[in-house]
Formats: sequence, C-alpha cells, structure tokens
Amino acid sequence: MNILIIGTGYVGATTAMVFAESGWQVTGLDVDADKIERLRQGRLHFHEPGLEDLIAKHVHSGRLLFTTDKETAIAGHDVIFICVGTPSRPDGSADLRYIQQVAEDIGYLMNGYKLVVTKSTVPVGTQEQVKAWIEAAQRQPHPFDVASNPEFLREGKAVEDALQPDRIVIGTDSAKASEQLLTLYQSFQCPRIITTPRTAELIKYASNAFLATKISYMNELAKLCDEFKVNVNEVADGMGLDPRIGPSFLQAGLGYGGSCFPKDVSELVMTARAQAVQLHILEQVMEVNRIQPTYLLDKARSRLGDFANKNIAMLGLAFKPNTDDIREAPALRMIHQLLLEQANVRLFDPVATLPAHSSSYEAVTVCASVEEAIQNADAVILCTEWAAFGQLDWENLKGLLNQLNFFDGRNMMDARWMRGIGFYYQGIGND
Ligand SMILES: NC(=O)C1=CN([C@@H]2O[C@H](COP(=O)(O)OP(=O)(O)OC[C@H]3O[C@@H](n4cnc5c(N)ncnc54)[C@H](O)[C@@H]3O)[C@@H](O)[C@H]2O)C=CC1
Ligand SMILES: O=C(O)[C@H]1O[C@H](OP(=O)(O)OP(=O)(O)OC[C@H]2O[C@@H](n3ccc(=O)[nH]c3=O)[C@H](O)[C@@H]2O)[C@H](O)[C@@H](O)[C@@H]1O
Repeated sequence: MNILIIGTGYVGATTAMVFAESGWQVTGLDVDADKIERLRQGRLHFHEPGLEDLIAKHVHSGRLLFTTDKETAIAGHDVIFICVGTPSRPDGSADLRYIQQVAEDIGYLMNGYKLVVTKSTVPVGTQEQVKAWIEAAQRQPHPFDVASNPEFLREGKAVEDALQPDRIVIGTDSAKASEQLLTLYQSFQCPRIITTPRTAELIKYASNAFLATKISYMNELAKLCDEFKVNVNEVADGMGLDPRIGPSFLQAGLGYGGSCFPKDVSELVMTARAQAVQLHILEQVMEVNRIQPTYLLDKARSRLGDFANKNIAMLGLAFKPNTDDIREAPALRMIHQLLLEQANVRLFDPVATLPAHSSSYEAVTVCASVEEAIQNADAVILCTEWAAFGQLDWENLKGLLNQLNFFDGRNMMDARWMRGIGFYYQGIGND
C-alpha cells in the first residue's frame, strides 16, 4: 500500500512522517505551494520539536515525497488520509468546506478502489457526508471505502504522541477498510478500537471536551483558592494522586487556547443542539474559559490603578510552550485588551510571532529577549510556560524593571521565592 496524505499542516506533516517511519511509501499533497517546496527540501513550515529531522530523513531516503499535483497524486495512491483543517464557523459549528473540496477532488479524480480515511477532526455523521460527496463527484463508478481515524497528538509533543499513541481508533463499516488500516498500523504497540464511524468521530470530540472540562474546572476552583489563600497546585497534586482523577490537565492558568479545544468544544455543543440536546456542562466550560484571561488582567489592573501608559512586559505568545502556534492564544486576547487600555506592550516569545498582516498589533514592541521586554516594565505578565522562563534569575533581572510586579498566568514561578525577593507576585489560585 502506498499512502497519500492530503493537507500537510501540523497533523498531515506529522502523519506523513509516522507512516514513512513505519516503512511505508508516503506522499504529502497540499494546495500551498510554499509549504510543499519547503517540505521537499526537508524543511518544516512550523515549529515542532524533532519533526523536521525525521521529515528530512525520509525526504532524503525517498520514502517521503511532496506534491501539489492532485491529479497524479490521487490517481497514484490506494490509501488517502484527509488531514485538512476544520475551523469554526462564526456560529461555532465546524466549517467542512476543505473536507468537501478534498472529497469532491477524490471522487472526480479516482481511477479505481480507494480507501479514504478522515484524520481531521470532523463532526459526528461526517463520514456519511464524505461518502456522499465522493459519490456525487465521480465521473464513473469506482468502489471505495471511507473510514474515520481521529488523531490525538498534542502540538509541541507531536512526534512522541504520534509515534507512541495511547490508542488507535478506527471507525468503519467495511471489513476491508479496517483490515487495511490495521496493516498500516501493525508496528504500533497500543490498544486498537474498531468501531462505527460515528463512534470514532464522537470519541475524538468527547476526549477533547473532557480535557477542556478538567482545565475549566481547575480554573474556576483556582478563584476559590485565591479567596482561601490556598495554593491550587497543591490541591491539584492532592487530587491527582487518586487514579480515578489522574494528575494531568489539572494545571490552572489563563485557560485553554490552540486550534482544537476552543473549536472542538464549541462544535460538540452545536452538534448536540442540532439534535435538541443541551450540553450544559460544556457550555459553562466555554464560558469559564472565555473570561479566564480577564481574571489575571483584573488583578494587574487593580495593582497598577490602570494600564494607561504603563509598560507591560508580556512573556510568551504561543498558546502553549514548544510551538509557534498562536491560534486562540490567551496572550493575544490579553494584548488586545491592554492596547485598548493604552498600555505600552513589550512582547517576547522564543519562537512565536504576532499575526502577519494585522494592523491590530502594530503598537506592540516585539523584543528579541526577556531582558529587552522587561526594560522599565511596570508589570510582567507571563502567558506561556516556556521552560527557559522558569530558569531566569529574577534576583538579577529585577533591577531592569520600573516596578516589581509579576503576574504569572501559568503559575510557573515559586510564589514564596518571588515574594521573598521583593516582587508583588500574583498567579492564578496561589495568592
Ligand atoms: N493541530 C493539532 O494539534 C491537531 C489537529 N487535529 C485536527 O486535524 C485537522 C488539521 O489540523 P492542522 O493540521 O492543525 O491544520 P493546518 O491548518 O495546520 O493544516 C491544514 C492543511 O491543509 C491544507 N489544505 C487545505 N485545503 C486543501 C486541499 N483542498 N487540498 C490539499 N491541502 C489542503 C492547508 O493548506 C494546510 O496546509 C483539523 O481538523 C484539526 O482539528 C487533530 C489533532 C491534533
Ligand atoms: O485535537 C487536537 O488538536 C489536540 O488538542 C489537544 O492538544 P493541543 O491543543 O496541542 O495542546 P494541549 O497540551 O492539550 O493544551 C491545550 C491548551 O490547554 C492548556 N492547558 C493544558 C493542560 C492544563 O493542565 N492546563 C491548561 O491550561 C494549554 O496551555 C493549552 O492552551 C489535545 O491534548 C490533543 O490530544 C488533541 O489531539
């Protein structure tokens, strides 16, 4: 079997690497010629630790090819993974236009049996829709199967997650399709779940929504911790020792961002509403997340009086460390608000950059180092827990600041230490 990956973004590029690493011949197809040109040279168009080296390795071995030629690519491959984006529409439901485009291309250009696998995160029922789009676009009837095979990798840990997944979920009604997919994944050591397409699609949303729920739960609890002068991290440690709860995703902070949790929780709520089911808990999860960055800004404002003409050093822009992804990053919303309130924003992130071609952030001073960002700062706001920020010597750096105010959106610093060296220090739930 040779494999075609359509869409070479975070998931597509990683998936292409995974199958090449497992010994298959893989081609990545994208409409973006610049991305394809870089990938052909073994270079990645986004920051993901370890991925570029593995892609380069397989580009050089010839096991991994990249193209923009959909006619040849679709005709020449038996197994096709769809990895294009499924962004939110303004009403919060998933926009399937890229999936539809790809399905129609496959239908129109297919020349024999194809196994079409949806790896993109798609609403329950999409597999049936993809089938219908393919059928409607066919010029002559060719047999095909459609399967759902959701992806669970995290950005920043994509290589590790994709090469050693916790589970492989395959949703299909076709024995031939599940057999082919099990062969493709034969070298993986993890549980496989073979189920219906709808179940596979829902497993993906239910997983992301549950993780988002854990985060919003801890963020709300953190506010109570502040009132009681209890440290939320200690509460999380105590809770996490119960194996029924588990220690992960209990980190209070600025709320969840990224290209997935915000859109997937919202899509699940919309899907449920279309079935006349109200997901009350998830609606509140979204609301808690929406107001979470405001909580830290309120603390900073009440300390400074107001933000007008104050120098605010923002440390971190990416929605989480080890990625340059700024989609739905809480830092962006905070910068927007600070600019509205006339603050002078000085920003440093080790890899992420502000959105290109956006006039909204022109007033931000983008700095090349922490030292430059905190120069004459009236307050530091830490938005992303890059490991390097945890190693800074604030005892030495504090002389650069105008006022010793530190607002830690990720509870990264030791509160007692920071206060001990003279900072007015506030985190989320560690007052
Ligand atoms: N980013 C992540 O960590 C994860 C994302 N997912 C899901 O995977 C899907 C893809 O997400 P990302 O990789 O982040 O998106 P992305 O935006 O990084 O990549 C999508 C790619 O598809 C390409 N594309 C769009 N239309 C195309 C077409 N007609 N033909 C060929 N290429 C086309 C785009 O040019 C782009 O390179 C989404 O549904 C997302 O929810 C699932 C798990 C993890
Ligand atoms: O569907 C997806 O795209 C992916 O979404 C998430 O992965 P990702 O968004 O890359 O990153 P996470 O590590 O899950 O973090 C998401 C957000 O939650 C925040 N978070 C995470 C954990 C925590 O304890 N507290 C917390 O605030 C992070 O700062 C970040 O903003 C899931 O973890 C993946 O399993 C899934 O495949």
